[in-house]
Amino acid sequence: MSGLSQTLPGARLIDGKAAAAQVLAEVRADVLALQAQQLTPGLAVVLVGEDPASHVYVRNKVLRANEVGINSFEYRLLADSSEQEVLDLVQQLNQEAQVNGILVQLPLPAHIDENKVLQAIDPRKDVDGFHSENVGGLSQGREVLAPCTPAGCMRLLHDHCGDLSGKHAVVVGRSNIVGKPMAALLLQAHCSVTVLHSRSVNAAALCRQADIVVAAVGRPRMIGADWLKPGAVVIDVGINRIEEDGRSRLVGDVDFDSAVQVAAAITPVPGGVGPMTIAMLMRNTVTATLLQQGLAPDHLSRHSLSPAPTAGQTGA
Ligand SMILES: NC(=O)C1=CN([C@@H]2O[C@H](COP(=O)(O)OP(=O)(O)OC[C@H]3O[C@@H](n4cnc5c(N)ncnc54)[C@H](OP(=O)(O)O)[C@@H]3O)[C@@H](O)[C@H]2O)C=CC1
Ligand SMILES: Nc1nc(=O)c2c([nH]1)NC[C@@H]1CN(c3ccc(C(=O)N[C@@H](CCC(=O)O)C(=O)O)cc3)C=[N+]21
Repeated sequence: MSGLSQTLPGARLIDGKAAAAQVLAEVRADVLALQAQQLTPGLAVVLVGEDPASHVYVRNKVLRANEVGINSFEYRLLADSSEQEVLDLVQQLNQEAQVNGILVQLPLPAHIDENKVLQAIDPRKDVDGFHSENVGGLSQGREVLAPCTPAGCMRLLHDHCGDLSGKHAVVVGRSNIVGKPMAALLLQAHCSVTVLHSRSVNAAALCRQADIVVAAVGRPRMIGADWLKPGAVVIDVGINRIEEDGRSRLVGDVDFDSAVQVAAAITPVPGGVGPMTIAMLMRNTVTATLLQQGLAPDHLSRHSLSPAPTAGQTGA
C-alpha cells in the first residue's frame, strides 16, 4: 500500500511523494505497453506569460513526462499574445496526432478569456478536465477525464481510508479547478459532502463535523486544530509561499503543527497533494491516449476516468 508511513505525535503522515511515485510507476508500465503497440502518449503544455511559479510547475510537468516515457511538447507564448493566437495554437494541437493531452497553464493573462480557451480544447485531449463536456460528465457520474488535483486527493483518500461510503467530507473552497470537482468526486464515492466558501457562516463549526477535510482556500494556515474533529483525515491542497524568519517557504491552508495533534492522518506541504497532481496529469495523458484510440479505459492498469470509487484496501 502506498502513501502512508511515518508516525507523528497525533496523526499519520500521508506521503504524497511516495503515492505519486507509485502512480508514476503504474503509468510507466502503461506507457511501455502502449509503446509495444507503436503508441507513445504525447502531452502539450501551453504557458502564456512569465509567471515564475507557473514556470516551475511547467518544468516539473515536462520532467515527469519524460521520466515515464510520455513525449512532451512545451509552448511558451509572450504575456501580450492575443486571445486569437492562443486559440489558434489550441486548434493546431487539437489536430496534431502526436498530441494526446493539452494543458493550458492557469491563470491566463487578464486580457484572455479563460473559459473560451478551455472550451476550445478537444474534450478527449482535455487532461485537466476543465472543458464543460468533462465538467458536466463528472457531475452526471459519467466516465470522463477528471481534474488532476481532486483526482490525486481521491487516490490518497482511497489508499488511506479504503471505502469512503457514508463519511462526512467537508471541502473548504469552491473553485472550478479544485473545490467543485473535489465535491463531485467525493459525492461519487458516496460521501455526504459539505462545501464551505468565503460567505459560509460558522465555517469552523461546520468543519469540525467532518470525517474528511479537504482544504483548498489559498490562505496560509487558516485551518487549525480548532477546525478539526479528533480523528479527522486532512488533505491540504493549499500551496502558499510566505516569508518567515527571513526566508521564503511553502505552507498549506492547514496549520500543520496544530492540526497534526488532533487529526488521524494529514498531508504535508510540500510533499502532499502537489506531487500527486502531476502524477495524475500523466495518468490522464495515458487515459486520453486510450480514449482517442477507442481502447477501453480498463485496457491497462488503474485508469483515471471518473467515477473511480474502487472498493480499495481497507485502511486504518
Ligand atoms: N496542490 C496542487 O496541486 C494545487 C494547489 N492549489 C492551491 O490550492 C489553493 C486553492 O486554489 P484555488 O481553488 O485555485 O483557489 P481560488 O482562489 O480559486 O478559490 C479559493 C476558494 O476559497 C474560498 N475562501 C476564501 N476565503 C475563505 C474563507 N475565509 N473561508 C472559507 N472559504 C474561503 C473562496 O470562496 P469564494 O468562492 O466565496 O470566493 C474560494 O471558493 C491555493 O493555495 C492554490 O495555490 C491549486 C491548484 C492545484
Ligand atoms: N491548467 C492548470 N492545471 C493545473 O493543474 C494547475 C494550473 N493550471 N495552474 C496552477 C495550479 C497549481 N498546480 C500545482 C501542481 C503541482 C505542485 C507541486 O508539485 N508542488 C510541490 C512543491 C513545488 C515547489 O517547491 O514549488 C509540492 O507540493 O510538494 C503545485 C501546484 C497545478 N495547477
